[in-house]
Amino acid sequence: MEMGSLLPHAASLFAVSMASLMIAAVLSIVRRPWPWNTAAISREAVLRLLGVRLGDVPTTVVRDGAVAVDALVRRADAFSDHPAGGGATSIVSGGRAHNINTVPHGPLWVALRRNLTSEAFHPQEFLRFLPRARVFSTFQKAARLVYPDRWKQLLRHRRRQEEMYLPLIRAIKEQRRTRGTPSPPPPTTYVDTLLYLEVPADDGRRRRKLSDGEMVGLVSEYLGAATGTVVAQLEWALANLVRRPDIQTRLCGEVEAAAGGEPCAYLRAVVMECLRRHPPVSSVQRHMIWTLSEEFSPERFMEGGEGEGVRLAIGSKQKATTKVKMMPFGAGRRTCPGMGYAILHLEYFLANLVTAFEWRRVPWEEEVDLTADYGFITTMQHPLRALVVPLSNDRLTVV
Ligand code: HEM
Repeated sequence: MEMGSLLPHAASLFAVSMASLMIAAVLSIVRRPWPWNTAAISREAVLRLLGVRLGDVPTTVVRDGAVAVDALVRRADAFSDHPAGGGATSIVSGGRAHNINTVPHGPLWVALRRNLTSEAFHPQEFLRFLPRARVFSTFQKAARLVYPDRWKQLLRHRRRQEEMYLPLIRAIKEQRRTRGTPSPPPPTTYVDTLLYLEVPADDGRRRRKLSDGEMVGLVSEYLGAATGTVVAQLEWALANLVRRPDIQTRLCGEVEAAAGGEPCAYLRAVVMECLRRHPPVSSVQRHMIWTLSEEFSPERFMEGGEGEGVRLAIGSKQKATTKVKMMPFGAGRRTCPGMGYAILHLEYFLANLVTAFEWRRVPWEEEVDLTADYGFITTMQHPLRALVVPLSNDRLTVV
């Protein structure tokens, strides 16, 4: 597009933005909270009328598996940055604008990511709030005027993270200082690794320690990414087992028979099917290709099924193949570093839960509802309620 044709457009956008800024400013001063908080006239509707969508980031959806893999793996130089986390992230990562998930691909990302993967291996409310904080991604000052309550909520979340994690981080720091650990110490906790980590300084030449505020953000990211996703996925798996006692019986039988430690193909197939059918990170801006069937059928991942041999890890050295059908953990450089850890936990917990209990539908309730709640992590809109029967005796519990 030529500059000439852009200018009038830019000028009118500027005028609209100025107008909306003024309206927002006046409204926030004159009447708080926002006066049009009704279903009919929402602030989103008013802003849409003015042609403004705060936090809106242009999105391209790629549905073709080969194209997605080509972009993420072979053209990784162009596609290794996640969309800027913007307002929310800079608040929760101690004013430095980035956690591992949002930092642009470069030396700081390498240092933080390598530390997580090589050195270490609930805040649910905050995870649920995150999508709403996207309005602060662009025009943050304007967004703060338009959404003052949301902004306050974001600051409250950050303060709460500091209250929860800072005393623990400082206690570990103090312990290391007074007890005199060898340097570098044997890695024990993620906080330990962060205390000793040195990341590139802003000048790109020197190295620096992380600030306390940054550590609070990273610990929070770790807990959120590691527990929220796995717990959500387990709940989806159990919900499907309640609906399909045949799958549950086969799974339990396989795990019991494999008490000697043999690999459990069906257990892996159940986990894979759950990741296909209910990927917990649905909003990831590069991810799910294979959404063919609504039916929960682990058999598709067994020998002879259409999912046999489907891989989850798609490294830079592997070729794009027709077997790349789903990427619940993303792909390319920014692929989830916790994938192995997550699969291990999912299989471990699921194997134990189905051999210790039978999971049944609560007889006086409707069939388990699989409607999803697409927040930052995709959870069940109606949390699972099941009749849990210990397999060793016949006590019943509703959970
Ligand atoms: C079922 C469990 C999990 C799922 C489905 C999942 C999914 C994802 C996805 C889709 C991404 C974005 C990848 C991309 O953009 O290409 C991601 C990133 C990330 N995940 Fe996970 N994850 C899970 C568990 C975990 C665990 C257990 C940890 C920590 C131990 C973790 C830590 C992270 C981190 C730090 C990132 C950001 C990586 C980066 O930007 O370099 N995740 N995850």
